[in-house]
Amino acid sequence: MKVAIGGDHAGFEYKKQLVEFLEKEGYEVKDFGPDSDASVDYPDHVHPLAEAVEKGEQELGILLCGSANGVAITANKHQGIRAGIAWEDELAALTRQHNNANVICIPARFIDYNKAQSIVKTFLTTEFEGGRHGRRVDKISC
Ligand SMILES: O=C(CO)[C@H](O)[C@H](O)[C@H](O)COP(=O)(O)O
Repeated sequence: MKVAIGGDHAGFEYKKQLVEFLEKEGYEVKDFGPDSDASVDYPDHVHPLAEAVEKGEQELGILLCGSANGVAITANKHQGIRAGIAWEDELAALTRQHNNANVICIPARFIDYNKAQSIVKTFLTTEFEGGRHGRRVDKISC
């Protein structure tokens, strides 16, 4: 599976560790930056990632910033993106099962790395349930 990852400086350390983890797990990872923990503007890294996921170049996306809010708000500006926020595994599972989320946004300043890794693994291995949820997801796009 092709996975995109990105965010801002507040998520950089976790992103670095997650790239190593995901590649060891056999995922093909594209890193949309940043490439250091120097302060950056998250939209500069979120928009290219969202476009790649929207085009199908990457199957799912992972975004990390301090609170997850900025990257989620930015990613969801893209019609083909359904970006959920998760700080617990169950929230990551539910946004796949019920929302068919194709991007997960993680609040790096509010959870430890092990939790972030577990959230990512849950997100990547959980399927959309369809059914009534499919009807609802179809109504999201204006
Ligand atoms: O959600 C965010 C942006 O709205 C993130 O939390 C950013 O990581 C955060 O705003 C960065 O703040 P900083 O003081 O510039 O590190």
